[in-house]
Amino acid sequence: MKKFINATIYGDSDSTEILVEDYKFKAVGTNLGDADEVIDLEGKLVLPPYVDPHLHLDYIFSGLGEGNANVSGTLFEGIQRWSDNKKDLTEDKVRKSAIKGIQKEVSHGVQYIRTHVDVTDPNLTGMKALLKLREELKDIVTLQLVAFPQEGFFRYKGGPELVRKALEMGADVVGGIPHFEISYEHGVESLKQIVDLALEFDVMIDIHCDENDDPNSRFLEVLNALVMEKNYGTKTTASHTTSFGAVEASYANKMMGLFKESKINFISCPTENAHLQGRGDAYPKRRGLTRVKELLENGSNVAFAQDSIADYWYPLGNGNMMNILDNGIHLAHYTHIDEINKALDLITTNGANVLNIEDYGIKEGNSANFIVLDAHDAYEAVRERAEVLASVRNGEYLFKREVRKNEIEVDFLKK
Ligand SMILES: Nc1ccnc(=O)[nH]1
Repeated sequence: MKKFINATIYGDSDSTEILVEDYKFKAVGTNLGDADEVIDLEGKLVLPPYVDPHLHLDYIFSGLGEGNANVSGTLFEGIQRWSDNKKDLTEDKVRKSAIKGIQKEVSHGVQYIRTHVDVTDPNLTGMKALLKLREELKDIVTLQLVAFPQEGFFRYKGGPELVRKALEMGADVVGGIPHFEISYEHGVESLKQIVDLALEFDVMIDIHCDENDDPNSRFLEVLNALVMEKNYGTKTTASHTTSFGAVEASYANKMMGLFKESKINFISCPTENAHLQGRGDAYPKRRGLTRVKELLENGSNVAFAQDSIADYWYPLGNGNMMNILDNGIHLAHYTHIDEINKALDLITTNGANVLNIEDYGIKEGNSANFIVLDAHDAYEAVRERAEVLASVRNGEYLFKREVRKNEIEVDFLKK
C-alpha cells in the first residue's frame, strides 16, 4: 500500500491524500491511515492524466527532411504530399516513428491517445503496426485506433472495403472525411455508410468533419442528425469542424439546440487548425477554430488535441498538451478567470469523455493513474503552463522529475 500526501487534487478540494493498492485508488480523502510507503507531494496539483484524443501517429515526423515542407500550409497539400510519399511505408517505419511520438506525448503526461490511422492503403500497413503497439504498450499508454480513410471513403478506390477490413482487424473507432469526397452527395452517403458500420461493429465514430473555412460546409449537420436518430451521440465525435467557426450566428444557434439533443462530442485542434485554416483569407483572417467557448456554454463536450507532430500538415508540435491548451484558450477567448480555472478539463476529463473511458479520474476503485504538475492550483498551472513533474500509471511512476523552481533568485532582486 502506497500513500501520497499533501496533494492538491484538481476538482476535489476536500481531499489531500491518495491511497493506492493493487494498481487502483483504494481511497481519496484525508487522514487515510498507515501505508508501507508515504510520498509527500508538497501541495502540488494532482490531476488525472492528459488525454490526447486526436493524433496521427502513422504520420509523425513525415514532414521532416528536405523537400517535405507543405508550402501552401493547406490541408489539401498535406493530403497530396502524404499520398505521394506513403507508397514506401513499412510496418517497421510506422512502428519506429509512432514510438517516438508516443514517447514525446507520455513524457508530457499523456496516458490516453486516440490515433487516426490511414486505411486508404491496400496493405493496411499503419493499422497492422499500430494494432501491435496498442497491445505492447498498454501498461504505459492506452491507445485507441480509428480506421480513417484519409484519401476518402469513396474517393479512394476500395475505401469502404478497407475501412471494413480495419474494423475486422480490431480498430476501436470508425472515421471519415466527408469534406474530401468528390461531391456533397458522396460526403453524405459516406457518413450514412460509416454510421451503419459503427452500429454493425459496435464501435465509436470520429469524423474529420468540415475541416475547411467554407461556411456552407454542412457535414456536421448531417452527422449530427444521423447519430441523433440512432441515439449514438455520446459515442460520436466531430473532429475539427472549423467551418462551424465561420458560419452565421442564426445558423449556429439553431445547431446548438440540436447538439444538445444529440450529445455529440467535439474535438478542436487549436494549433494545427490555426496553422491550416484562413490560408485563403485576406485580412481579417479567420482563427480556424470551431465555436469552442459557445459549445462549452451550450453544455457540449469539447476536448483539445495535438493532431500532428512535424508531419505534412503541420511542422511543429511536441505532444505537450499544456501548449495546446494555452493556444486554444487564447484563440477561443476562453480566458475569463472562471474559464481558466476549469480549462484543464479540455485536456483531461473532456478527452476521456470523447474516448468513452469509464475507468478515469481520481476516485476509489479506478486504476491509479494520475499526473503531478509544478503548480499549487489550476489557475497557476494554466498561467505558468506548468511542467508535468510525475506521471503515475497503475500506481507506479512512469517518470518523475526534480521539482523545478519557478523563481530564479537573482542577486539584484534581493537588494
Ligand atoms: N489536420 C489533418 C491532419 C491529417 N489529416 C487531415 O485530414 N487533417
